[in-house]
Amino acid sequence: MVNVLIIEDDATFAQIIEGFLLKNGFTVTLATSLHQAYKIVEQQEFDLLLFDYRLPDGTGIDALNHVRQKGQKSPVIIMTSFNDVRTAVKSIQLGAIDYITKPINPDELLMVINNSLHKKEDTDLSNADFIKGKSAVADKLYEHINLVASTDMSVLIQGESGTGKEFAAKTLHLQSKRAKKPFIAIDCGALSKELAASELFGHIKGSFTGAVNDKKGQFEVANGGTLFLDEIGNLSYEVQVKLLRALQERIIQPIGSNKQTKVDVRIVTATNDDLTNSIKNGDFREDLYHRLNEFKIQLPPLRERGKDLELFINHFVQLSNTELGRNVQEIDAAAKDLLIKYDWPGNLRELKNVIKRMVLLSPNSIATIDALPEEMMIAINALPKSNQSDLKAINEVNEKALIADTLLKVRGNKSKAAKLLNIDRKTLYSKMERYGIE
Ligand SMILES: Nc1ncnc2c1ncn2[C@@H]1O[C@H](COP(=O)(O)OP(=O)(O)OP(=O)(O)O)[C@@H](O)[C@H]1O
Repeated sequence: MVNVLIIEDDATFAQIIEGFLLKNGFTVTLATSLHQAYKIVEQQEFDLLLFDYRLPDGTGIDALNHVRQKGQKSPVIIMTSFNDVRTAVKSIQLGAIDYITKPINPDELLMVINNSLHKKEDTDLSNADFIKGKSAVADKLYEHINLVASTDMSVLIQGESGTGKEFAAKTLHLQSKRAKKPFIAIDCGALSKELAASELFGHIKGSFTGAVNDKKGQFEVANGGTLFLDEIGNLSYEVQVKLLRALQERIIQPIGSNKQTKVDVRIVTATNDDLTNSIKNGDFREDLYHRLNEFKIQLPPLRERGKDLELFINHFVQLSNTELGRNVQEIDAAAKDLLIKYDWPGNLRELKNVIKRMVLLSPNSIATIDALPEEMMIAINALPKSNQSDLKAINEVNEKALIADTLLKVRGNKSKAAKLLNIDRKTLYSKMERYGIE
């Protein structure tokens, strides 16, 4: 039976979720504060952790850090209000598996929980669930992946959370001469300092408390193939030193062992952060950075992928139809407009979640705006205010909204829209492509 820990300070809401999960065959433990939860996790392991973001004595992210430091690797889901969605996105960088926005729809919660519990298997599947996109940025991206795949260069993939860095890494592996050997992905954000070295390089029995058996490190497991290290910026300084040595000498030494093992592994890393800042602050070694960054691939945020947004929407609708046994064939104009205007801070991951929720809530063949989180509309209206000091961002948001509204007004007649907007048609086309407006 799946054992879930919920930290939620709203007692009524906590009991509602508890009741719902019990009814669906889960075992549930409730805590109303971090303090209480920390005592519980000292004594018990859970298969799944469901944390509210705002708690009386801290945040769900504090709880996430705490359990990771304790070496618990179980999936963590953060529950948050839509206003905190950017923070929730951050929690994914820190090792949460997913987030869900309040008000919580019980079926959606069940879906997110089941996905989280089965995520490992999902990511091991082939790339059939993925599409590349057709925008100019997508073309450039895959051209770069193609070029570098056949080499043995270390590749650093940079991009906001949820832009598809792991998918890009896997594509690179599948196009390389290592394709038939393992592709091992490690989320460095989910590893405590202590566990990271043992996870990467292995350990021998008794080398530290908790090392009850010998353990092979992922470097050895990935031998001949590709090791993908996600959220590389989270590795501690000591592990960075060990990693640099492994890369330079192609030799690893498990913790507590004198034996050195030769390994042949291609390293692909990913980060959301600008590592040059971490280097300046002394948190990331510059020599390691250069060693990892023999070739950089930049993944564009979804809001800059132009027409790809619609391709991804259709793709995720079809995937969700299959997964949830639904038959959504159309998205009505208002819902589509909202999907296109929203700025997707959580990128493809957020889009995939929102579409899945939309499909879940749409029993008919047409999905309407009611199936989208109400807060998306609020977020759109609040966008310029939330970026009040970023003039460029404010201008872009206003420009996108104005173009979309004008096109709506003139029923898509681009000559008329260009005239009203006082720009030429070519400029209008390039702006539409940039903002993903059809
Ligand atoms: N090209 C794609 N086609 C379809 N789905 C995609 C594509 N790229 C990413 N996704 C989906 O988007 C989600 C996020 O992708 P992924 O985990 O690769 O992003 P990421 O940039 O590595 O995220 P993070 O920064 O949080 O590690 C996943 O659910 C994945 O299935």
